[in-house]
Amino acid sequence: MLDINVSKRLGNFELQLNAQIPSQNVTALFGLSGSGKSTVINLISGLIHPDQGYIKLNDKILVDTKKGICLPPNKRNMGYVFQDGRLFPHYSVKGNLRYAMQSKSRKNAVEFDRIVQLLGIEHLLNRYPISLSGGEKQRVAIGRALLSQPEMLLMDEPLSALDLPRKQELLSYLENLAQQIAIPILYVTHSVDELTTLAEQVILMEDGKMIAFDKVDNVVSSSLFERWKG
Ligand SMILES: Nc1ncnc2c1ncn2[C@@H]1O[C@H](COP(=O)(O)OP(=O)(O)OP(=O)(O)O)[C@@H](O)[C@H]1O
Repeated sequence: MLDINVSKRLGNFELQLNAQIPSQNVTALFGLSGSGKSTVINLISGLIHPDQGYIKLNDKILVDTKKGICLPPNKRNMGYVFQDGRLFPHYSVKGNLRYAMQSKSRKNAVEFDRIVQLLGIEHLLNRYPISLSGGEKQRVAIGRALLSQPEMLLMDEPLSALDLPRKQELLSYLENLAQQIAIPILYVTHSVDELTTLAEQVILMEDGKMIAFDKVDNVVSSSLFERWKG
């Protein structure tokens, strides 16, 4: 579980968030542009620091302003997937995946094979990123994030650069993935379709505040969601 209780001022914008993100299922971060979703991701990953508060991942304190603790991003053990795959162009798919594996787990062929199979990328291992479709690149990027053995997965609009058929294809991989791994997954999206297909619960943001944190069905059927209904 990720336990976050922070405040952060950026110019005129003030973010306040108090939430517990479970280790099962996908938690979506949803809200209008400028509501603070990227700020939340940046606070959790350690790219920015809260003015006040704490973030704990399971038993580990990532940040605690009162205790003067603030782990750098590389000590937080987070896996990221961004809009664009951001693969290393000069490495093959296999090279990209192996790069992510810590030296102690390099010999862990079972884990490598399991994730490659889960994401359906066996046939791509010897190819280079330039020859992959957008959906294939994203599957490799997800595989790379998972092979770093993260304690949490941050996914920032991972499907937004894809066309509809590729989105649908990757959504089914992600659904499968969410059932197979037991770490908190925080998933930023603007898509109601992705929200209802993938996420179990949703944090609804507005002007830097969490205005709802509940099961997706409850939030989608509430009056707070009116503006997203056609
Ligand atoms: N360094 C900064 N200085 C001043 N304001 C900032 C800074 N960083 C972010 N903001 C403001 O904070 C607000 C929230 O931004 P944020 O990127 O978190 O929103 P978002 O919900 O992720 O938006 P989008 O969906 O468009 O990506 C915005 O109004 C933004 O302009």
